[in-house]
Amino acid sequence: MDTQNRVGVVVVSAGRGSRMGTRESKQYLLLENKPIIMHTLEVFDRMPLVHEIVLVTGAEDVERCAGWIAHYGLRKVVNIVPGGKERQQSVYKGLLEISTEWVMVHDGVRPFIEPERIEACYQKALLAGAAVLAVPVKDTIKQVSGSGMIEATPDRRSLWAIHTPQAFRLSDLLKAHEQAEADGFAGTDDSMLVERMGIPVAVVEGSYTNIKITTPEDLEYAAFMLKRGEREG
Ligand SMILES: Nc1ccn([C@@H]2O[C@H](COP(=O)(O)OP(=O)(O)OP(=O)(O)O)[C@@H](O)[C@H]2O)c(=O)n1
Ligand SMILES: C[C@](O)(CO)[C@H](O)COP(=O)(O)O
Repeated sequence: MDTQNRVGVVVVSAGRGSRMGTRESKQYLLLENKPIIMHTLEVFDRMPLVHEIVLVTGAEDVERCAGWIAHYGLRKVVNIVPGGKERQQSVYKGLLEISTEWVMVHDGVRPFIEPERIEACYQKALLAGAAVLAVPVKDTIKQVSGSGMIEATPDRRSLWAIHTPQAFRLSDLLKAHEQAEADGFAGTDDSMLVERMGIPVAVVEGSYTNIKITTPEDLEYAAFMLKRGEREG
């Protein structure tokens, strides 16, 4: 596969993990004796599709991440950059270091992403212009007012929970981030920024196991998933 057909990846890992409630930021907690962020990076590092990885961390974590990357023998992390106050700013800082035409953005705390799903998301982006992984929601979703009353029940058949990775043409995503910043718009994912530029984004069905480790019960599930992987592995 030549360099032109390969993709750059921004892995964001500069959050505080406040919902996890641990002293250590959640992305550095150990699973099977290895920091969660290293589990995530390894998946991308091993894929021939991936040309380069930019890791975005807290400024105080750059050095220890560099140490782990060397320790675990990762070869594709070309830069480790300090992130911003919000996820959106962290992604933008990572994007500035990417050299490929296409880029994928992934949460450092989604270590169970499967290579086949990454590949499918990227291939769809090449065809459609942009693509995100997602799963159909399983629960009935209600829109609820500030006073706790149900206002609406959207048709579940059209509702998807959006995951990462998300794949874009680098120039589109940079423009979308710069426009959002200029407009003071804060999105909770990257596709929101691209959608508001009028760029269509395709949805690719992902896997329910691609959880974002967010709260303490997610850690128990993650430990179970790793054990299961070992047994099947
Ligand atoms: N300023 C930020 C905030 C978040 N992230 C990253 O974005 C991903 C998804 O965010 P989330 O799960 O919300 O992480 P936190 O912001 O750390 O969690 P919390 O909201 O509970 O503090 C994580 O990999 C996180 O490290 C980031 O790089 N920079
Ligand atoms: C990007 C994301 O993971 C898609 O589900 C999610 O929106 C991140 O949100 P968070 O509030 O930063 O966890």
